[in-house]
Amino acid sequence: MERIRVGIVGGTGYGGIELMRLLLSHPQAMLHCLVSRSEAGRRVDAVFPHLRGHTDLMFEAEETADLTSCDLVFFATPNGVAMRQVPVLLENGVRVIDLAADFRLRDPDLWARWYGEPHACPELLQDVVYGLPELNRDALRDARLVANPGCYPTAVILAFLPLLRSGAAPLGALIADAKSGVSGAGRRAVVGNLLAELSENFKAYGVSGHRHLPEIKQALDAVAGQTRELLFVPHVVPMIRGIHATCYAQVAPDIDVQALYEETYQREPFVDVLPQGSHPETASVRGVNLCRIALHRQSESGHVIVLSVIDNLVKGAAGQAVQNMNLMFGLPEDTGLRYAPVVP
Ligand SMILES: NC(=O)C1=CN([C@@H]2O[C@H](COP(=O)(O)OP(=O)(O)OC[C@H]3O[C@@H](n4cnc5c(N)ncnc54)[C@H](OP(=O)(O)O)[C@@H]3O)[C@@H](O)[C@H]2O)C=CC1
Ligand SMILES: CC(=O)N[C@@H](CCC(=O)OP(=O)(O)O)C(=O)O
Repeated sequence: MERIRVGIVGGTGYGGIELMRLLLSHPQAMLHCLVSRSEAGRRVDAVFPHLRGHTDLMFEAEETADLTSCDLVFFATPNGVAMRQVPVLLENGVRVIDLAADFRLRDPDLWARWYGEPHACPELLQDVVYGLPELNRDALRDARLVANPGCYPTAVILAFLPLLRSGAAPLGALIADAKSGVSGAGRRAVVGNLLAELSENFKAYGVSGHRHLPEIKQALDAVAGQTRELLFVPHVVPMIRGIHATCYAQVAPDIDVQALYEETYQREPFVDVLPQGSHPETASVRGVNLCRIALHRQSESGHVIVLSVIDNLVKGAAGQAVQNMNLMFGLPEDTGLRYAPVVP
């Protein structure tokens, strides 16, 4: 099989940098075209010296980049960029994975409400496949346009999926209390993300409503076949990578949730259900495409507490995007994604 010719738009951001890291050592992919407005004309390894010896490519400007000669283009751009460029690529037979949120919500009115502008190509929204392989593996194989999930949604949906799919969480609200490292906010300069502002500090944000709430709800309601109340509160913590989601649901006391999760995820290459009562750490998934999950029960009340950790840049973004690429191009799903975590 010929290597997949890959383009990346937004190669200078954290998602794009992580995509380059993974794709440069992928045995079946070939980086072909890297777009950046700020670094156009410069060698990739001059901008990112950690990639010296791995690539001779240059960043190219949007106007000159030949994206239509790619087999697949990843968008790792801010929300609202991909939706303006994707229709032309699809018309030219190029498949697309968008790491941003442009194609994640099926309802264009909901998108406009949360993202503050009308959707540029609402006619495409029904054909999009939401790129969570644990939910949509079969549909991903034929997908032309994949909406890669948000980082928090990946951690939270995987935490609740077995309960909702089996109907085991019949009562009350689902609660997701999530913490993210600051790389989740991207690489652009923001005062609130400076070392002096963030270190020795800890805060919630988006408590009245974060844009990942409708995304998580859309997926979980579809699995449950009904609308469920969901409370989601994100926090930013002084670390670089990682998401830790502590998720709560009320479950009938007689259900063996450990067995349920082990059975649901037993064939999933990138979800690891730990022994009951474990405490997964974000460091244990640093740099790898993996969600580790652990279950707890504190009493006979029926509440179950699900702990879910991912690396926001890998299973929460670039790694999941490569997993989706593998499925779309008929490769073994774990091609180029079998690494041990970086610890410490
Ligand atoms: N960081 C994370 O953990 C995750 C991020 N995501 C999503 O992935 C996307 C990328 O995130 P991240 O890499 O963190 O973001 P960054 O801010 O780090 O990078 C954004 C990239 O987009 C380019 N860019 C900025 N504005 C435009 C524009 N108007 N048109 C074209 N390119 C533009 C920038 O490069 P240049 O200016 O050189 O063109 C840069 O390479 C976002 O939508 C984000 O929400 C999803 C899951 C997790
Ligand atoms: C810590 C932090 O700021 N995290 C980001 C997550 C961004 C992200 O990945 O979300 P989208 O892909 O949906 O834009 C935030 O809450 O905005």
